[in-house]
Amino acid sequence: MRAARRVVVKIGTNALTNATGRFNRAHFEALSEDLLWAAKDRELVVVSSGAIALGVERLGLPARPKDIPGKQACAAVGQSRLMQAYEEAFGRAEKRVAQILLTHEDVQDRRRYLNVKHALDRLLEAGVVPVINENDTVSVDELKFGDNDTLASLVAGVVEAEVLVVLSDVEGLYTADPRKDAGARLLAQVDAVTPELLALAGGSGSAVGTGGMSTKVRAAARASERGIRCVITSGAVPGRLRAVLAGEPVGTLFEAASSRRSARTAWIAHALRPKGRLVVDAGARDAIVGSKRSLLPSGIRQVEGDFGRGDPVDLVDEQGTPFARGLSAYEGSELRRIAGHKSTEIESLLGYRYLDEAVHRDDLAVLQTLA
Ligand SMILES: Nc1ncnc2c1ncn2[C@@H]1O[C@H](COP(=O)(O)OP(=O)(O)O)[C@@H](O)[C@H]1O
Ligand SMILES: N[C@@H](CCC(=O)OP(=O)(O)O)C(=O)O
Repeated sequence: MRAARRVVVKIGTNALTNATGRFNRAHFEALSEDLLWAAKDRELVVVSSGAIALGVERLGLPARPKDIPGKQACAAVGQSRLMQAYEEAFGRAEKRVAQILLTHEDVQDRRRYLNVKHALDRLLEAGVVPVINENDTVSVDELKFGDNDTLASLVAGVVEAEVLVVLSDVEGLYTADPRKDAGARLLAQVDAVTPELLALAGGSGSAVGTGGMSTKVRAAARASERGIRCVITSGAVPGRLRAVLAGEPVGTLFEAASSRRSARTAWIAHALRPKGRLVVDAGARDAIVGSKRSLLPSGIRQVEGDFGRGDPVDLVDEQGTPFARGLSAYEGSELRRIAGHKSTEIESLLGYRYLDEAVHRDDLAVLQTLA
C-alpha cells in the first residue's frame, strides 16, 4: 500500500452528509485534509458522490426526489456546490482540481474510453486531482452507471491505479448489514469474491446512499480482476484513508487477483453492456472457458436480440447462465442463419464470409465473478 503511486478514492454521499442528508462541512474539511495528504506524493483521482444530496439541500427540498427529472435538477445544482467545496479545500493547499462528469457511453465506446484515459493521464501528470462524478443531469437509464462504486472501479482500471479506496459510512464489509444486525462482524480481508460473499452485502441502509454494500463488493471484485487492490472503509472517521495508505489493517481489504485481466478484456467484461445473448452448447463452452478458444458458429444453439457486427453479446450456457462476454463478428440476423453450421458453410449461407469465428477469442472475456 505504501508503495502505491496512483490511487483512486471513492467518496460516497454517506461520507459527506450527516444523518439528515445535509452537507457536513466540518467533516468534509477533515476528509479533505486526508485527501491532500494522500495527494502529496501520489497521483490521486477522486470519484465523489454527493451532487444530488447537496442539490436537495440547496433547493430547500424536504427529501430526495424520486423522479428522474427531480434528481437531474438536484444533481445540476448540487454538482457545482460540490466542486466549489473541493476547489476551496484543495485551493488552500495550492492544489488544482478538475471536474470530470461521465456517462456510461463514455466508456462503452473504445475511442471515447481512450479519450477519457488520455485526459486523465495528462491531468495526473500535471499534478491536478481529477474529481469525477456521473453526469446525472444527462444520463438516462440505459446510459447510467447507476452508482459511483461501479464508476470508481472502471476509473481505477482506466488510470491503471494500484489501489482503490472506497469510503462509506461503515468500517467495511460486515457479515450482515451492521445497521440492522448488531452481531455483524467486520471482514478484514477477502481473497475472492464468491456468490456467498456477495449474498452478505445488502443494499443501502440510508436514505441518501445509492448502491449499498453490494455495488461496493462488485466494484472491489472488478478492481481485483484488474490487479488493483481495493479497501472499503469509513470516510466518516478522519484518518482512515491515511491508515489505508500507510498499510494499516483498517476496513476490508480485497486482494488483487492472481490472474489479471488485460485492459482490453477488462473493457469487454466490465465496461460493455450486452446487446444480445448467444446460447452455446457445452462443448463450445468448455473450449472457451477451459482452452481460451474462439466461439465458432457450430457451437451456437440460439441467438437472442438484435445487434450489429462488433456489438457486445453475452455467451450463456444451455441453462441460461452467462459465462463470457464478447464482440460479435456478425449481425444477429446473420448469426441466426449460420448458427449450428460449420465455418466452411458461412460463405454459401450468407453470400460472404467475414471471419470463421462468431466471436473471436481476442474479442472475448470469460466472466470471472461477475460482469
Ligand atoms: N454486509 C454489509 N456490510 C456493511 N454495510 C452493509 C452491508 N449490507 C448493507 N450495508 C449497508 O451499506 C451502506 C453503505 O452503502 P451506501 O448507503 O450506498 O453508502 P455510500 O453513500 O457510501 O455509497 C451501509 O451504511 C450499510 O447500511
Ligand atoms: N452521482 C450521484 C451519486 C450516486 C451514488 O452512487 O451515490 P453513493 O451510493 O452515495 O456513492 C450524486 O452525485 O449524487
